[in-house]
Amino acid sequence: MALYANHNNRGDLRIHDSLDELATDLADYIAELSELYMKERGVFAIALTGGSLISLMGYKCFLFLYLVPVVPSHVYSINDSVSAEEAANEYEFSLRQLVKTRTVGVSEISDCPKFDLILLGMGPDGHVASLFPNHTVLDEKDEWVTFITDSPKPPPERITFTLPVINSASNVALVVTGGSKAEAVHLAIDDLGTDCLLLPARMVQPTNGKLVWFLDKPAASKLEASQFSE
Ligand SMILES: O=C1O[C@H](COP(=O)(O)O)[C@@H](O)[C@H](O)[C@H]1O
Repeated sequence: MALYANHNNRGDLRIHDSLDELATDLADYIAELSELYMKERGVFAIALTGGSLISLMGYKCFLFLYLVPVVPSHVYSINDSVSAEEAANEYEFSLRQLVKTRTVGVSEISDCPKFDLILLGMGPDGHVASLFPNHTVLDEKDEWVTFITDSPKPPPERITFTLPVINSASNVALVVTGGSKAEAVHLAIDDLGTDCLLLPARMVQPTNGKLVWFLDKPAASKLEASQFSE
């Protein structure tokens, strides 16, 4: 059975007994948001990162994707046949076209794209997307999509959404599983003073949006959660 809680200002927590239960809940969550935004805007703009998130979503989410009309030309993947810099420029160009046509919304307080949902994973070091701890990429305020060539985790060359884009989304879901990430989950969520404020996962704070954590029990095992309701 899942535990649901709201943890201070760090968003909603959904803690699951099994990966299967988590994947079902995630699929339902995506389906609900999709229905909502299709009604409201006639379009649902979702961005997802790589890593274990994709396999975790597995057939449950992909079954859902088969049921909704996703036109292949509306799927924007990273061009990995060019340099990271070129790929980031290309991706940002495409994103700017999508914002112009309001396929992707626009933030009320900046010119940033406002995705209906951004799905993120997290590494054991607390990185999200390709925003790594102590990396200058965390300071990027002007670009929407940028690149790095010195990733501490292979591959060294990557492109990534910047924090302003992530934090402009209407909904951000952080999907984190496994005991190797428990410490980073604790640092990203619990109240620990100023020490962990620069952890990338902790810097995910949607300005006008909602943050939801999808965790399994091992990932949540170091949380100082006092009040969870079933
Ligand atoms: O490098 C990355 O790693 C994180 C975590 O990956 P996982 O396989 O441990 O889930 C991923 O969320 C991120 O998108 C990717 O850039």
